[in-house]
Amino acid sequence: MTSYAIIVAAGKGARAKRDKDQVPKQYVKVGGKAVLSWTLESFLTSDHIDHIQVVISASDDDLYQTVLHATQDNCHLANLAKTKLLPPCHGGSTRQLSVFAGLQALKNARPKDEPAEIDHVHIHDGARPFVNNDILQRCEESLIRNRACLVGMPLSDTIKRTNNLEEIEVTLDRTNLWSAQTPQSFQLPFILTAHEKAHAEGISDFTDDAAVAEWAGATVQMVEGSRNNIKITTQEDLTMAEQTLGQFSSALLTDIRVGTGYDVHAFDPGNVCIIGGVAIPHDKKLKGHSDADVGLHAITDAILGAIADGDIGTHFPPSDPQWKGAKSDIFLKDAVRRVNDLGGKISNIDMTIVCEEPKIGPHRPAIREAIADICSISINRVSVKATTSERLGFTGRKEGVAAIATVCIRLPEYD
Ligand SMILES: Nc1ccn([C@@H]2O[C@H](COP(=O)(O)OP(=O)(O)OP(=O)(O)O)[C@@H](O)[C@H]2O)c(=O)n1
Ligand SMILES: C[C@](O)(CO)[C@H](O)COP(=O)(O)O
Repeated sequence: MTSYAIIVAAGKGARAKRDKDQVPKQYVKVGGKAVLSWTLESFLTSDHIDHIQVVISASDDDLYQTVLHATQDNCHLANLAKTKLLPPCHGGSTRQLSVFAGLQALKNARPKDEPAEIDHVHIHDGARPFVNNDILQRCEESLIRNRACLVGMPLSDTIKRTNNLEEIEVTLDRTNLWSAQTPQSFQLPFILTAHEKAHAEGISDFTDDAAVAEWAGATVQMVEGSRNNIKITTQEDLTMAEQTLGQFSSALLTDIRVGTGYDVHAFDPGNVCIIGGVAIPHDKKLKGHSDADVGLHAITDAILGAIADGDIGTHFPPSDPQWKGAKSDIFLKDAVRRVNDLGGKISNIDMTIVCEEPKIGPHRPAIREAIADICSISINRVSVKATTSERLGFTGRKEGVAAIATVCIRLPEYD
């Protein structure tokens, strides 16, 4: 089964424009990044999405390139984009026509020899930057039982209907009333056929895909969304998004922290050493409870040190059998998550590996890339150095490998 996403971003954003020269809302920067970049990032990093089709306006090709460039700044996102992101396609004059264009592009892009029946598609507004992996997971779970679902929220305000003079005609019963959000998720062949049928009949003004599915006769299941999953529609929404996402803006990260980490692992008979996330062929291995990646352990401890949150053993006790043979990127990712939870960012990592063997130099680019990828930072923020200890001490006697790391982290000023 392959899960596709279509992100529609071909609208003009007229209701959000302050003046006619302002870029469409999906390209307005909030919290230092375009609205569409935040949306795209949620889909790139979601483990529920395999491929992403973005639908843009033909007049926004250059603006979309700036979104792609921003993705390239982050090694982790750049790698995800390489495997997940399909070339963009051009949308139409209504949202429905843009989704139709996205579905046609997917139809052409997906492998013809694989059955489409089992594929899923999540259709999402580029202008909804607060979507997250939990919401996508709920959609995926719903598609196990349903061919069509959409996220939404039960209405919580009292609902009035007015006449054209904005005078109340009636107070409606809000029981069973929901506001529709996106993603709206479907078994791919079903929604493809439904959109093709609507298109063939000249209908182009359904405001969402659930309406297309209802029109085609499907039962559409409601899935719980989130009050935060708003669509940026007006200037006020952009201001609110800036307030929420702006807290991640680097300008506010003025609390500079530094941490150091040090680790040692001894050699055992073997044929590969894992160092800095890279498997280095050698006639020995490093001995340890996990994969004994001395480099990632030193960096993990440096990060935990900078945020004063214990050390690797506090969070992953070597006495716990579940970490036996574990890949050390789990530990490092957890430390990075702790930084993110504090609203912080890693500025740079500098690691030195001390050993007579194996030779680190040839593997240095791969190690830098692996660390940047695990930490979701640009490779030019990662330095890896190596030295021997001039045949002195345990590293000099080729008994093992040591690593020392220094990390600088910026946190929001909070005390
Ligand atoms: N022809 C269109 C119209 C809308 N959309 C996308 O559909 C989503 C939701 O639409 P909406 O909020 O109505 O966006 P706009 O049409 O851009 O807004 P407005 O009506 O204010 O111009 C947005 O991500 C928008 O870019 C699209 O891809 N193609
Ligand atoms: C699809 C949608 O986001 C569901 O709420 C919405 O209908 C699209 O935006 P529009 O303002 O209705 O065009």
